[in-house]
Amino acid sequence: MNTETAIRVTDLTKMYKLYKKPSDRLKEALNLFSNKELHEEKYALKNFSMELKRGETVAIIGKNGSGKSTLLKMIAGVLTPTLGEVEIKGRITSLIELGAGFNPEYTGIENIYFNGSLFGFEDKVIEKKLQTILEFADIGEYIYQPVKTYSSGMFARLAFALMINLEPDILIVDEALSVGDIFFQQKCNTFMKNEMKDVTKIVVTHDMTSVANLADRCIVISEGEKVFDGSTLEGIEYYVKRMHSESFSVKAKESNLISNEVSNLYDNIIEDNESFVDIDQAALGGALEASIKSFKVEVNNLPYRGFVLAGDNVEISYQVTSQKKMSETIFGYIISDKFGNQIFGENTITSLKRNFSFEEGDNLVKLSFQWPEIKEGYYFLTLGIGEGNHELQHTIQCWAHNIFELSCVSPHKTIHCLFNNNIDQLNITNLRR
Ligand SMILES: Nc1ncnc2c1ncn2[C@@H]1O[C@H](COP(=O)(O)OP(=O)(O)OP(=O)(O)O)[C@@H](O)[C@H]1O
Repeated sequence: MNTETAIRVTDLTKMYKLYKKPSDRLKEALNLFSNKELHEEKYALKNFSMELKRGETVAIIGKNGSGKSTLLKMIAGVLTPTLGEVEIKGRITSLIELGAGFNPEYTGIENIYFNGSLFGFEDKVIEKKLQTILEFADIGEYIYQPVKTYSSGMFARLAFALMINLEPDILIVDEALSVGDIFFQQKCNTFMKNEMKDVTKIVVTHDMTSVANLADRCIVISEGEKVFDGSTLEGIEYYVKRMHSESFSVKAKESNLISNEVSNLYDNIIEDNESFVDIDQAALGGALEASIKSFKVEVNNLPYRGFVLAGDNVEISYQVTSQKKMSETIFGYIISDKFGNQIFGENTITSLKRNFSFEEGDNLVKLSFQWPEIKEGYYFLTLGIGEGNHELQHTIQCWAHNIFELSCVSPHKTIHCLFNNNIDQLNITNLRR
C-alpha cells in the first residue's frame, strides 16, 4: 500500500452455510451421505474491493441485509472472511455493536480505563483524557454506575466519546449513533467533520442527510455486492432511485456499475418510474366531493432523485376526481418537518391571486414551487383542495397528509437555524484611542 492509502479491501467475501436442520450440519461433517452437501450457500458479502485514502470519509449505504455490517466487522477484525484480504494502516477504533468491548459490571469510568488499556494507553494517559471524554459523553453521575444500567443512548454517548479520544487513524461507525438523541447525533457529526479531518472514516447510516453532510464518497451495496462507488450526491441519488424502483415493483436493470456508468441506469429507471402513486383513500380528510387519487413528484423535470437542494423546482402532479363542477377552487400545499411542525406552504389565492374552476370527473393538477434554502433534514408533503374564494374561509374538500417524504440536503452551504437570514451590514469601530 502506498503512504496515502489507509485501507485496502480486496475481493472480500463472507459465505455462510445454511442448514435446514441443525442435525444436517453434523451429518455433513461426518460425511454420512457420501459427499452430498446438505447446506445452501448464503453470501453476506461477495468479492468486495475498495481503497480508502488517509482522511477520506466514505458512507456505505444499502438496504437492510445488504451486507454493510458484515463488511465493517471484517474490516474491524471481529469477523473472519471466507475469502479476500483486508489491509489496514494505523490504529482502528469502531462503534459497530453497542457495548462490544465494554464490561457490563464495570462503571463507565472503569470501562474507560479498561478500553484504554486494550488500546495500549497507560492509565496516566487516560487520566489526562478523562475530562474531555466525560464532557463529550455528558451523562452526569451515571458515569459512576455499572454500564449494564445504561440506556442505549447513554451507551452510545460513552462509546463515541471514548473512541474518538483513543486517537484513531481509522474510525468505523455503524448506525451506533442513531440511538442517541438528535442533539448528540449532531454533535458527533460535527466533531467527525471538523475535528477528525485526518482520520479515515467509514460510516454506515440510513440517514441520507448525514451521508450528504459527512461523506466525501459513497459506496452502495446490494445483496452483498458493490453496485456503486462515486460521489456522495450521485450515490444517494442512485440508491434512492434503486429503492424507489424496487418498491414500485419496477425491475431496475441489474448491473455492476461504477460512477459514470450510472446515468444509463437512471434513464431506464426514470422511464419506468413515471407512474403515479395511489393514495390510500382512507387517509384523506375533508368533505371529499373532490378527492386526490394519485400523485407523482418531480424535481427539475425529473423523477425525485432522493434529495432536494435549495432552488430546485418541485412539481407535484395529481389526479383529482370531483363529484361536481367547482367554479371556485383553491389548491395548496404544506411542507412539515418530521415532528409535524408546518414549515412552509402556500395556496393559490395568496400566491396567484386568482380562482380556478374544476370539471366534474377526473382532472390532472400540476402545482410547482421552488425549494427554499432551509435546514437539512426530512420533510413531508401535504396537499389540499378547498372550495371558495377566501384565503382563510373556505370548505376543505380534500387534505392528503404527509404523502411524500423529501430529504433536503445542503452540501455546499451551512444552514445555521431553520433558515439563514442574510446579514446586511457589519461595521467595526475601534473604541480604544
Ligand atoms: N451469522 C449469519 N448466518 C447466516 N447469515 C447471516 C449471518 N450474519 C449475517 N447474515 C446474512 O448476511 C446478510 C448481510 O447481513 P448484514 O448484517 O451485513 O446486513 P446489513 O446491510 O448490515 O443490514 P442492516 O442494515 O439491517 O444492519 C443478511 O442477509 C443476513 O441475514
